[in-house]
Amino acid sequence: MFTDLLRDNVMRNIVLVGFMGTGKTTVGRLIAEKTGMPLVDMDSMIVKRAGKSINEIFAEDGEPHFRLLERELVKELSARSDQIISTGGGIVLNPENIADFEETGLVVCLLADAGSVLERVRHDSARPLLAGDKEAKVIALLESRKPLYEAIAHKIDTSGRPSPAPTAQEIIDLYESNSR
Ligand SMILES: Nc1ncnc2c1ncn2[C@@H]1O[C@H](COP(=O)(O)OP(=O)(O)O)[C@@H](O)[C@H]1O
Ligand SMILES: O=C(O)C1=C[C@@H](OP(=O)(O)O)[C@@H](O)[C@H](O)C1
Ligand SMILES: [Mg+2]
Repeated sequence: MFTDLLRDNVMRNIVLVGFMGTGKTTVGRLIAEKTGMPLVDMDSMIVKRAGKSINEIFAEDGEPHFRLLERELVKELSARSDQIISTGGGIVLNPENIADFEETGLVVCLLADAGSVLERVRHDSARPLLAGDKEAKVIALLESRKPLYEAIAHKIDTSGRPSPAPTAQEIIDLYESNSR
């Protein structure tokens, strides 16, 4: 009985993790459109609740405060099911976040090499950790976080993929095969 419950609940959310620019927000939106499941983009939710942008939260309250807001939201979201959750790239910094998400969802890590990430975030100034020398920051941060992303069981390398659609379909297929 208990194991039935566990099996029924274990893959109920789809959680996208990965470095900035790997496509979590975009792919999450596509999966939500294709499956009809509701989407929670954690950054958008944090911005909505704080009433200010990610840049403003980092500048006015600091990164540690942002990580606390993320941590609280992870606890809230991992208690619910049947949602697509697009996380922010730093969610892996706290292993408790991943452990919580693994309990009620399929966690998929999107990977991309530095060149692909740079191409995708080139014109975007909404990421405070990439302000200034974007190329140097992407290379250094990607290198330092690589082990955290590689540790996730399910990974999809999106490097060089011009469209997010095949990635979204791959994740839906994985979710369906895990729910059976
Ligand atoms: N293969 C791909 N997968 C996902 N996004 C892609 C891909 N190729 C280009 N893009 C573009 O890269 C950007 C990814 O940004 P976003 O979804 O915000 O990433 P993240 O939420 O991981 O930071 C979007 O503008 C998207 O259209
Ligand atoms: O990697 C990170 O530490 C961050 C990633 C961002 O989200 P995206 O990965 O969606 O860009 C956002 O949460 C914030 O700027 C910090
Ligand atoms: Mg995003």
